[in-house]
Formats: sequence, C-alpha cells, structure tokens
Amino acid sequence: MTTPASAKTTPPTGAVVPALKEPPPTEYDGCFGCGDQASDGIRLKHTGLDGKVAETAFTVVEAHQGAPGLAHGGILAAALDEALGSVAWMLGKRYVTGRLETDFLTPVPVGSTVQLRAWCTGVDGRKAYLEGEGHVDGKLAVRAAALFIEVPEEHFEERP
Ligand SMILES: CCCCC/C=C\C/C=C\C/C=C\C/C=C\CCCC(=O)SCCNC(=O)CCNC(=O)[C@H](O)C(C)(C)COP(=O)(O)OP(=O)(O)OC[C@H]1O[C@@H](n2cnc3c(N)ncnc32)[C@H](O)[C@@H]1OP(=O)(O)O
Repeated sequence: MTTPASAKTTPPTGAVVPALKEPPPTEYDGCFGCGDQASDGIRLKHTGLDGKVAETAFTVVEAHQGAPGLAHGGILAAALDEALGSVAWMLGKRYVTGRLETDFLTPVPVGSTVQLRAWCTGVDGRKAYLEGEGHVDGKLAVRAAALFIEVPEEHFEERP
C-alpha cells in the first residue's frame, strides 16, 4: 500500500514496533468512538487482531451525512482516529492524538460498512506513529497516518 504519511507522521530510523497487548476494554463509556453510553457515538468494537493489525467495522447511517447520501469526512476521520487510538493504547501506555492526516479516496454512501484496519509503524520516546485504512466493498476509501503522544494519567483528570 502507498503510505499516506508525511514527514511528521513517519517514524525516524531506529523506531521500534512493539507487539500489541490485548485490546483494552472501553476505557470510558462516554467516548464518542467506543463508549456504549455515548448516545450519539459510533460505538466501534474490535472485530479482530491479526498480528500487529487491529480491525473494526463502521456502518454509515443517515446521521453521519455530509452531502446528501454521503458520509461526512469528519465522521470518517473520527472512526479512523478511534481505530488508530485503540492501537496506540494496545502499546500499553496512554496516548492522545497529536496529528491526524487523512486521505479521502472515494465517496462513502449511507448504508456502507467501512472495514477499518490500523497498525503501529514505530515508537520513538513519547511518540507513536500509526497508520490505518478503510475499505468499502473491497475498495480503499479512506486512509490515515498519525502521530500520537504519550501522556501521563493526569492528562485525563476531570477539569472543573
Ligand atoms: C481497530 C479497532 C478499533 C476498535 C475500537 C474499539 C474499542 C476501543 C477501546 C479502547 C480505546 C482506547 C483508546 C482510544 C482512545 C482514543 C482515540 C481517539 C484519540 C483522541 O482523539 S485524543 C483527543 C485529541 N487530542 C488531544 O486532545 C491532544 C491535545 N494536545 C495535547 O494535549 C498536547 O499538545 C500533547 C499532549 C499532544 C503534546 O503536548 P506536551 O506538552 O505533552 O508535549 P510537547 O508539546 O513537548 O510535544 C512532545 C513532542 O511531540 C511533538 N508534537 C506534539 N504535537 C505534535 C503535532 N501536532 N505534530 C507534530 N509533532 C507534535 C513535539 O514537537 C515534541 O517533539 P520533540 O520531543 O521532538 O520536540
């Protein structure tokens, strides 16, 4: 596959690709991407882990439209962000998205199921490099490359 990564999302020489740990349970049930209690969320669940590649599926519904009958790009980016983020957390530390680069390659109609795959291309210090892609009916529709940054637990403390 051609890579969507720019210089900022390409791991430096010497970055390592750690083995992934078991998929984490949903960390926060209010999460837009994976939370079961997020009423407007997309509720992604892992459907498979094949070596270093995690898989999930996302079905586009009317509420996800941008243009009539077509998925909004931001929703597709959110699904990719969640898939990449879940792989980052399977590295065994806490990460947030620092940079998310996305290519939208084909329109995605309402009713489509996007088969998402995500993997890590390297870890260097606090930086984790992730890539992912989404296929609809076997055709590459979206892809992303991202830089995630490791953060301390305090990052997630509730704000006043
Ligand atoms: C495939 C299956 C999927 C199925 C899913 C099913 C179930 C899922 C279950 C569990 C899922 C679990 C987890 C998934 C969770 C979430 C997914 C979504 C993730 C998100 O949606 S998360 C929210 C959005 N995200 C933010 O809310 C971040 C806001 N932001 C900040 O909090 C700071 O900005 C921070 C911490 C990023 C950095 O701040 P800081 O002060 O700690 O560090 P600093 O700035 O020094 O950066 C250190 C080094 O990173 C470089 N760096 C930083 N940012 C960069 C950028 N943008 N571009 C290029 N380089 C960058 C610097 O240049 C420096 O590099 P150097 O060291 O070389 O100088």
